[in-house]
Amino acid sequence: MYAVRYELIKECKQSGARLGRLHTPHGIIETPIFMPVGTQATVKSMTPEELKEIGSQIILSNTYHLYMRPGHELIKKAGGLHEFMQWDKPILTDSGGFQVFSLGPLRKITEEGVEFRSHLDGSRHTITPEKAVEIQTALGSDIMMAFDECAPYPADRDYVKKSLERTTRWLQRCKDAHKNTENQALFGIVQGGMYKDLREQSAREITAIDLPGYAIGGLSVGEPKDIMYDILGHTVQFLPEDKPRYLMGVGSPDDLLEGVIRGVDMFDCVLPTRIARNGTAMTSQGKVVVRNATYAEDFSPLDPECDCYTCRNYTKAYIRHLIKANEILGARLLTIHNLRFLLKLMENVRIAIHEDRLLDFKEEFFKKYYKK
Ligand SMILES: Nc1cc(N)c2c(=O)[nH][nH]c(=O)c2c1
Ligand SMILES: [Zn+2]
Repeated sequence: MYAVRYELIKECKQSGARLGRLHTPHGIIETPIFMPVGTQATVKSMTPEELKEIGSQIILSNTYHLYMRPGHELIKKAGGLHEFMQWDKPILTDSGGFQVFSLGPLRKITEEGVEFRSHLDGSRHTITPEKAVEIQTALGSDIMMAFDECAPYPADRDYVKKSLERTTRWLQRCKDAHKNTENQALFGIVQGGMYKDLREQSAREITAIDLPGYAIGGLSVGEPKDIMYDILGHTVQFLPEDKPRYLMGVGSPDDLLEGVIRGVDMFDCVLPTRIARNGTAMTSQGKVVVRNATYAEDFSPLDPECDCYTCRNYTKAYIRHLIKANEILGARLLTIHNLRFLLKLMENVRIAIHEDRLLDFKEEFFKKYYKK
């Protein structure tokens, strides 16, 4: 009996999309779902109550960052991540591999794991599959991700093949080290770069290890969108239908829709919160760079079609002023809106799947958002 169980509710007649429910120790998640990213045990500037108000069902936190600061032992002493950050719904933690690999020259990969220097104080550390499981067990997330290597893009075929095979060996070590299977689910991660045959090899190897869910890693790493969609569509066909599929690091509106259409159930991305802090909003009329002078005297709501706190109370002119003045409230108001925009998009996607009109919905959305 796994800690997380996927219930397939309906398959869309127009596409490969699915409606599902993910049963977790901290509640049921309606899928397809977007997960706000809370890197350091907080979705930047948002309280748990605000996250719930905009419809967040699950959030993501980063193992590497929490291991570095404040440390997993401290969070364990606090009663685990849910208690520490006062979030009582599901949490997914990534394994830290991706962050460590993005440290570039500061890290060394061996069969054992990855040696690296802390981005905070330069101290030396080694994360192994066993360590990644130990840290995530201490954090107490509902879903923990296996320790993997996300091959860079571009990467030569031989490197990608060796890397995916090591990721498979690391997954087995994660599974062997994972004892708390009743309360925490371990998801495997499929790699294979942009090589279809290696994607098939990785998917077959990873799914041969029986787990409650599987992720597609190694995408959204700088490759052109058409390659990402092509590789994604190819990879999904080798994933089991009765388990959730999680596409890591994806979160622009077009990528979310293209991912759902190809059968993806879960997504996460820092995009909405990151561009919010830089003064850009995702709206029903497309991107609005509210920091632009155009909006200096625009006393209309950010998005007339949005139901969020920001759009119900403030004007573009006020938000622009806050951003230009580098006022914290500016980042907060745009974060509230951007997250609500994506969470509302996924609510509408679930309705469209239920009504077998997802492709029609996508066409309408693209016309308004991308003007195409
Ligand atoms: N785009 C991506 C974002 C991510 N957070 C990850 C990850 O955490 N692990 N592995 C991955 O391949 C990966 C890819
Ligand atoms: Zn809004």
